[in-house]
Amino acid sequence: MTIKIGITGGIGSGKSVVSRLLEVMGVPVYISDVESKRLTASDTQIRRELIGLLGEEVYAGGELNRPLLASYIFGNPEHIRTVNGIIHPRVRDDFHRWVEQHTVCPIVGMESAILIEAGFAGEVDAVVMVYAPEEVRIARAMQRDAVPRELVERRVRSQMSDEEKRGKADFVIVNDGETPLIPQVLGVITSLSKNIDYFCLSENRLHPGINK
Ligand SMILES: CC(C)(COP(=O)(O)OP(=O)(O)OC[C@H]1O[C@@H](n2cnc3c(N)ncnc32)[C@H](O)[C@@H]1O)[C@@H](O)C(=O)NCCC(=O)NCCS
Ligand SMILES: Nc1ncnc2c1ncn2[C@@H]1O[C@H](COP(=O)(O)OP(=O)(O)OP(=O)(O)O)[C@@H](O)[C@H]1O
Repeated sequence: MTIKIGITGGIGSGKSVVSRLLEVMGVPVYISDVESKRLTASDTQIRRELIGLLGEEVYAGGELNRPLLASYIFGNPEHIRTVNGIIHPRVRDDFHRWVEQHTVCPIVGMESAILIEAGFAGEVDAVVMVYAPEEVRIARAMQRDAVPRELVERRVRSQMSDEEKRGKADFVIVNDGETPLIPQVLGVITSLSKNIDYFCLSENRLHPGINK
């Protein structure tokens, strides 16, 4: 049986860094942000429903009009729920398909900033929260995306607070820039994989010679 872990935490907490470490340690991770963007660009049902909601402009030039969608959802909880209701069921289905393709892996992950808000916590066996103080998260996101504080704060406010998320997590990884990360990530894997060999065999190791 494959153990599914959810990796969550607010904007700028360091989920991508933790997911990268998990992957290096042999745990493949489904990155919801990346996959939801792929689906939003390619899935005809999402396209149809977003156009129904926001007009043709939301796919101006064939591409998702990200600023338009962002200004529609961030700052309005009702709008965010509507858009999530269009995109997230497709992400859930896609994640299930992805898990089916990774049944050889004892542990897989799903990374999402809004794992709990989106109801994805029910899709996983354990929730790992990446925690950093809000001020640190805001500073990181401003620097990473070269955006003003106000924009980051609006997104922070559109997500469940990390204090609330903490209470719903099975594991908390502190990524405050001081506490070492690698031992904490290893600790989670060790705790989950007490009786299993957690490494996901790569294609080459599964089918030696296939690429030769
Ligand atoms: C709204 C969009 C167009 C904004 O794009 P933009 O390039 O400006 O920002 P980016 O995608 O880098 O998002 C920055 C951060 O905003 C937060 N965020 C994104 N979508 C959401 C959401 N629906 N609810 C709360 N926070 C969100 C995340 O922390 C994310 O990392 C884009 O995020 C999107 O298509 N979101 C809908 C898909 C989704 O729900 N993704 C979240 C993971 S399932
Ligand atoms: N421990 C750390 N020390 C220094 N910089 C860090 C640390 N952790 C993360 N960062 C940096 O902070 C930024 C945010 O981290 P990351 O992209 O992993 O966050 P995230 O939780 O995935 O954010 P988002 O929800 O916005 O996608 C990145 O530029 C990353 O390199």
